[in-house]
Amino acid sequence: MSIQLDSVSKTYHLKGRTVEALKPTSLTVETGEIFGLIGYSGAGKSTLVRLINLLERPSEGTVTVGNDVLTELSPKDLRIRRQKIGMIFQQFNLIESKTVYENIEFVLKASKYNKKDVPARIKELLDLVGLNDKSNISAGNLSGGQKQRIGIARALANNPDILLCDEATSALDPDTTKSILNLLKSINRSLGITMVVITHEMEVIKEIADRVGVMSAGEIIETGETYSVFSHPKEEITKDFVQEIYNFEVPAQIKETPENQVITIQFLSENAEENYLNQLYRDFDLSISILNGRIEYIKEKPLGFLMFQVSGDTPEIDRLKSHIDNTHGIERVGYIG
Ligand SMILES: Nc1ncnc2c1ncn2[C@@H]1O[C@H](COP(=O)(O)OP(=O)(O)OP(=O)(O)O)[C@@H](O)[C@H]1O
Repeated sequence: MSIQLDSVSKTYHLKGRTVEALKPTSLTVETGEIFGLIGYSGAGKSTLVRLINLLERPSEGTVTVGNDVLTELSPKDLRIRRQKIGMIFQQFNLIESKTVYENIEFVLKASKYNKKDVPARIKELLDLVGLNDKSNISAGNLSGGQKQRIGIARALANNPDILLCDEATSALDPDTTKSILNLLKSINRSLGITMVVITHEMEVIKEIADRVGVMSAGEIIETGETYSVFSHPKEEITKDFVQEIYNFEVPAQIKETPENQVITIQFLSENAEENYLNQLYRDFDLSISILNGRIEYIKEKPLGFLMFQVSGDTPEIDRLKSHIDNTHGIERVGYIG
């Protein structure tokens, strides 16, 4: 189901001052899409995601999910509609003293799920998140990754058509993060659930998001297909996020001069670097030494960066640069390093 925000904004009024947490924002998330929202702390991500299910009411604008204009529903209708919008949180929001079974049962009871179908539904959900052997264990005794699996099972209990994920992996180690993201991806594929994933980590975006929006100071400043935002970031903040992933720095010992330059290039296809470098060694009368290189898979599509130092005559370096600029699938980038 699609999500549509039309000129939605949120202003908080605190003692004597106002905070514009979200400036007027319009956004459409398509049915079945995983939309990632990234931004630094305070950018307005949580505010935006909480406006989608009206956990926060917008100061202005309308929120539409499928054919329902949520901002126009009565409190009762909204309560019912919300059962079809699942949400998972950084801190899992489980009742720690209750068992896994009871935690899921709680959600089903609250939505008045047919009583006799509850045990089968809980089994189905535990199978889906891979924890059917943990039914009688207290939630407090689970690992972080297991807790989030139960958080996901709870969020899916009422067959939602939308799942909102608020920093869902931020409390988890990298391996557990990967396994939770894989679970979310497979749920997205198998159930066709539309997802909005908010995070401050580009690692999460690159694994899971079909499209990404970059937030800063209460605005979405850049959006696009995840691969194209990674390969051609426009805004400085977006470039910083990409740089964070590749983590390249020019070594302090290198003093750049016209005869000694550092060049960073990106490859838009797989395994191209080795051949390309051989070609550069062969065709240019320059000394070339590699400083850093890395390939990342952005939504399973490779994007490689290579940083190298070239030394020699300036005209020859210029010839090399123009050769790079005329090679398909390879680009010089200025913001890495
Ligand atoms: N209930 C509230 N009352 C007043 N100000 C708020 C409230 N909630 C959020 N804000 C303010 O709105 C701005 C955006 O906050 P928000 O939590 O949406 O950002 P965020 O990008 O999710 O950051 P974080 O990852 O740190 O939660 C911040 O300046 C924050 O202080």
